[in-house]
Amino acid sequence: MAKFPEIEGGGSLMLAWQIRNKLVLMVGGGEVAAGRILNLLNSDAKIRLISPRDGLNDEVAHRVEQGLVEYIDRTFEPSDLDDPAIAMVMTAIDDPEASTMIWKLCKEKRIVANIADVPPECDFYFGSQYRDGPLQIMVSTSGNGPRMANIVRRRIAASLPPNMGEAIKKVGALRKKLRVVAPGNEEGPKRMKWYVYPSLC
Ligand SMILES: C[C@@]1(CC(=O)O)c2cc3[nH]c(cc4nc(cc5[nH]c(cc(n2)[C@H]1CCC(=O)O)[C@@](C)(CC(=O)O)[C@@H]5CCC(=O)O)C(CC(=O)O)=C4CCC(=O)O)c(CCC(=O)O)c3CC(=O)O
Ligand SMILES: NC(=O)C1=CN([C@@H]2O[C@H](COP(=O)(O)OP(=O)(O)OC[C@H]3O[C@@H](n4cnc5c(N)ncnc54)[C@H](O)[C@@H]3O)[C@@H](O)[C@H]2O)C=CC1
Repeated sequence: MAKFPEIEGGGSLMLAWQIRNKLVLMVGGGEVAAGRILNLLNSDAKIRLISPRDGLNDEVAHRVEQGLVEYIDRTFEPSDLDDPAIAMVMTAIDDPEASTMIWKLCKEKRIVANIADVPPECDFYFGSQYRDGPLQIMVSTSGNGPRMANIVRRRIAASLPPNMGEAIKKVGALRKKLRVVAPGNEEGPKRMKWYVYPSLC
């Protein structure tokens, strides 16, 4: 066995992005946008949606009605990117020319962006996701086969024991309590020893 892990380039960097309370500009309000908006709301992001009202999907319209999304009823304008609070841009529009223009503007302004359907114009990809409370699993094929990602994700989800999310919530509560008892950064090793995980495997 090699002493250190073998390098296998060509992958994606898998992260759990903390987008909470940060502003995300969503351009387009169709079916794909509905999925993006759901992911963003589940991550407690602030959303500004730009899309003409007549193209809004029912789910997106419902989010707007509920006041969960700041809504601007028109097509995209370059000045929409001028707000320095914008942390991320996502487009899901049926207009490839506008998509490419938005991508180029985002790169000029160094804003991370995902242009749905155009992998070379994405700083990050979505994946097939499973959620159970604090437990999130995302399967990526790095753009090779989104439908395969869906199949793998469903298989993984089916193999999990029930109540995993609940169990993880309890571990989280326990770890919080231990941080109160031994709050210092230097007390990390002590805290680590205290954790007794139930045998799950
Ligand atoms: C690169 C990426 C960009 C991004 O992040 O936007 C991208 C790109 C493209 N998708 C295309 C097509 C389809 N995408 C889906 C579905 C999903 N696509 C998702 C992610 C991603 N798709 C990112 C890579 C993810 C990875 O690592 O694999 C999922 C996982 C998550 C999500 O979108 O939320 C979600 C499944 C969620 C779930 O079910 O769990 C279906 C199936 C369906 O609709 O049921 C089809 C039709 C069938 C087919 O073509 O396979 C096309 C071709 C368009 C064309 O040919 O015109 C491109 C462009 C290209 O590949 O060039
Ligand atoms: N996961 C992925 O990567 C997938 C990507 N797609 C692609 O995503 C794109 C969007 O798909 P859908 O949501 O199904 O389309 P859709 O037709 O349902 O929605 C498009 C939306 O964009 C809005 N729009 C169009 N031009 C605009 C502009 N200049 N400014 C603001 N809003 C604008 C429309 O009013 C509408 O709300 C398509 O290019 C599609 O091929 C589709 C399936 C999966």
